[in-house]
Parts: sequence; C-alpha cells; structure tokens
Amino acid sequence: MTAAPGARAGGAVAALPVGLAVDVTVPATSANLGPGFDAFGLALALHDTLRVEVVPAGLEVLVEGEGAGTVPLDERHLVARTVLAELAAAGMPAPGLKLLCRNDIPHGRGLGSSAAAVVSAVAAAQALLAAAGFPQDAGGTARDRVLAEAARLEGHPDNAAPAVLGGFTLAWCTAGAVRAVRLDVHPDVRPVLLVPQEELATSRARALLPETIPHTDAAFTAGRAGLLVHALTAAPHLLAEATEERLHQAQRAPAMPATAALMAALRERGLPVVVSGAGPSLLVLARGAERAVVAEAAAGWRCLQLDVDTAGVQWG
Ligand SMILES: Nc1ncnc2c1ncn2[C@@H]1O[C@H](COP(=O)(O)OP(=O)(O)O)[C@@H](O)[C@H]1O
Ligand SMILES: N[C@@H](CCOP(=O)(O)O)C(=O)O
Repeated sequence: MTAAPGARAGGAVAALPVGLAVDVTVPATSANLGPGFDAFGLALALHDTLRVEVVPAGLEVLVEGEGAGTVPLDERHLVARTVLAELAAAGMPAPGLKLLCRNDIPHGRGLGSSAAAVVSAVAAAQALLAAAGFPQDAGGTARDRVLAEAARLEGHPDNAAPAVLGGFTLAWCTAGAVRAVRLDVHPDVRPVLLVPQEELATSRARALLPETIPHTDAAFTAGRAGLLVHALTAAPHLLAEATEERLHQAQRAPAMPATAALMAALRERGLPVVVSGAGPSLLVLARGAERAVVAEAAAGWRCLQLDVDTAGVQWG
C-alpha cells in the first residue's frame, strides 16, 4: 500500500487522494470438489495480481496474461466495474483509476477466475478506503468484510471463501450472512489441474442442472461430502470414494464430453478426480506418485501440478 500525501491515518478525507495505490494477490480456486456442491472449495497456488492506483482523471485498464485481448478495457471490465461500484457505494469515488492486472488464472475453465476478480477488486477498494481514513463497518476483520461482500456479489460462496481464506474451505449462508471455515489439507495431497483449451461459462453449466434430484442421490452425496472432509484433511487414501457424487457432474457432462471421457478414464485407474468448479477443467487430488500417472493418462492436456495456497488474498 502506498499512502499519498494528504491521506490522514484515522481521519476521513473528502476524496481518495491521487497517488494512493494498493497491490493485491489472489489465488485460483477449485469449487465443489465433487460432493461439496456450492459449499466446498480449495485455493491453489496459481495467482492473479492487481495494482490499483488513484489518478487525476479517467479509467485506464491494462491486462497482461490470461484475458489479455478478450476482456473489455473500460467500465465493463469485471475488476474495474467492481472497484468503481464499491467506492461509489461507500460515497467516496476516486477522481480517476489506473488498474494493472497480471493474470495467471485461465478464464471460463472452472478455476474461479471471476471470483478471484471480484475478491481482488473488493479487497483493493476496501484497502483504498481504509488508507484514506474511511470509517470501516464495526465487527469482523477486514478479511471477513471482503468475504461477505465478494460472496454477495458472486451469489454463492464456494469460490470466494478459499480465494479469501486460502486452504480447504466449507462455506454456507445463514440468516443472510456468509460463514466459512478453513481447514488444512493433508500434506500428502498434491493437486493436479487438467485444463482444456475450450471455455465453458459457469452460467451455461448452471443452466444444465435439474430443478430437483432424487432423495437417494441427495443422501448418497451428503454421506460422501462428510467423508471428503475427513479424507482431505486426515485420510487421503479414502479420497477416491469420498469424491463421488450424484448432483452435478453427470448432469453437466453433455457440455464437456472430453472432460467426462478423461474423468472416466482416470477414475478407472482409481484416481480421485473431480470436475473443477463448473468445468471443463479437472482436478485430481493426487498423492505422491499418482501425479506421474495423471500426467501420462492426460497426455495432450495442459497439466498443472500445484501446491495448495494457504494464505488467501493478500493486499498491501
Ligand atoms: N481477471 C479478470 N478480469 C476481467 N474479467 C474477468 C476476470 N476473470 C474473469 N473474468 C470474467 O469472467 C468470465 C469467466 O467467468 P466464469 O464463467 O464464472 O468462469 P470461471 O470458472 O473462470 O470463474 C470471463 O470470461 C470474464 O468475462
Ligand atoms: N458451485 C459452482 C462453482 C462454479 O465455479 P467456477 O470456477 O466454474 O466459476 C458451480 O458448480 O456452478
């Protein structure tokens, strides 16, 4: 965080001062993890970085890496739009903003790029407001406030929670409030992402889900979700069974046939593989030597062997 002359610690200023800047780093996330639909998520060591600087006038958006050449570079840009909306909602718009986005998280692949964009924007806006002495809501930490606002904007908290908290998260909503707990992944678990070329919009994948499901499928999936918490934190040898589910992956398979075929092939080898988020990427919760088996079985796919991100969004 760079404090500009004129910013007063603890005292509000009339407008965000020119020169104030914040740097944010946010991880990719893999939501659902099989049976934890709309609730479970895992943060991965693949990051977008964002720098937001208050300038005298206008909006300048620079994008490097993923999304360069495809995302809009004006007020429609997801990060810019969110920062502008958060500052406006606080009644403290900036005279102008310059954004530099360096993106490593692929878009539309089920790796939480839109949640990462929203989380980074909310964190940047809150950091700028705090540095300018804008009064913060009472209660909760700055990280709690970023999670609450990002989850509200996203509509479901399964990506926002790990993007904010890091690690393996269980998130839920109660009485209109977002709650989340963060758990440590067993150190033997070595995630592998398999990322195809083609994109699938999350909105399109959600439209494929049925309105209702049989009670037997709900009961099956609830049991596996409980088992997954144990397997991912303490008993990785149970992960293949623990990642089974009946709520969403088969229902969405027609929209991602190559993903479904590779998943079936990896399952036949006994590997704990799930569709990452709404797809079409796959996440294998591999152990040790299984990483090499995955790489060989998924020849032709972009194969990323990643650590778990344990820090969540960072700003300063
Ligand atoms: N860093 C970003 N900057 C601008 N727009 C982004 C960014 N990340 C995601 N988006 C927008 O969100 C879309 C992808 O969102 P979504 O369909 O939910 O997929 P994902 O699984 O990657 O979150 C992109 O096509 C783009 O419009
Ligand atoms: N629970 C959501 C998760 C969407 O994640 P994304 O990374 O694909 O945006 C769903 O499965 O629809």
